[in-house]
Amino acid sequence: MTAEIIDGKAFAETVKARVGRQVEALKKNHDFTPGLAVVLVGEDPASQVYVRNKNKSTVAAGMKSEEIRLADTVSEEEVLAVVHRLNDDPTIHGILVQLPLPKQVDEMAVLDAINPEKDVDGFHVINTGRQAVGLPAMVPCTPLGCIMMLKDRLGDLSGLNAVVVGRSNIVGKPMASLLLAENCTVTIAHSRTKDLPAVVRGADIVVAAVGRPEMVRGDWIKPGATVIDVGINRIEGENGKTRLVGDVAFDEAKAVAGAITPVPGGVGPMTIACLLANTVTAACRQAGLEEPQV
Ligand SMILES: Nc1nc(=O)c2c([nH]1)NC[C@@H]1CN(c3ccc(C(=O)N[C@@H](CCC(=O)O)C(=O)O)cc3)C=[N+]21
Repeated sequence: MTAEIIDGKAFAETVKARVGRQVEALKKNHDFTPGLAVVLVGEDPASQVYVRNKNKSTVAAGMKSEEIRLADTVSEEEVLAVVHRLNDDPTIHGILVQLPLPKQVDEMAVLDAINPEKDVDGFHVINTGRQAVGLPAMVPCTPLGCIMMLKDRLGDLSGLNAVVVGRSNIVGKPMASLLLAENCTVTIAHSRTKDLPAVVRGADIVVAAVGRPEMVRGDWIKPGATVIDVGINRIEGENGKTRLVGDVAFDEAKAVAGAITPVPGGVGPMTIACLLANTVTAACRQAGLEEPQV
């Protein structure tokens, strides 16, 4: 058996096109333009690529995009001042502070300062808590994109065994919470898990989000399972060039799984598409407008 490759890039294009139509309708019917601000601290080349992609996609969807770049020597007070300024700016409906932040800046303090209504990353504790108890919330983009791909492939997720490998605040924990809300039986596995291969073998859905290149092996996968690979790792290839791999040994897993997301072209593009969708959602909530159904 060979798995279906889930085309996250193509799926993301359809989501972005829908967001574009929604923005068009908001402009035409309400003279209203959603705005997203992305704050990037430091010069990390990978982060710069992501931020550039986010800005490009935001503009392509017809929204206002503001990019704020700060030196990696910036103080926490300066970052907080930028967040406060964006909180008070009525043309900005979404704020994303790219993580990680340099060590002199307390990430929790910065995330806590973002107005929860503008928190398009869904990282604020208010949104984490609201999502957990089933209230309307801003939902983290990567887990949201993963759920969209899973539902597209599997339909109703009720009763399926889902194993999330990784327990980060930005992916693992919110992913598990969203799967639970879809009525999955959820296991969160991590570095202290005993017999991780055996735990993963019980999964109908595997979400790998550990940040370790190709850690999840093919013989850990239950035949026919759906595998979502959140990892993006740059490793040295045989030819000396760097190449991008996920947290799953793709070729091995592909031979066993029912469906699998590739890296690149899987979860990454869906993350950006969900960021745009979240920005429209946040903007409509702030303006008291219904989200256009187009
Ligand atoms: N506050 C915050 N929110 C984030 O959502 C956030 C963040 N900080 N910090 C960094 C990570 C990383 N991230 C990615 C988004 C898209 C791709 C993406 O589009 N990847 C493409 C291409 C990757 C490439 O070529 O380098 C793909 O997988 O096909 C990757 C990574 C969002 N992050």
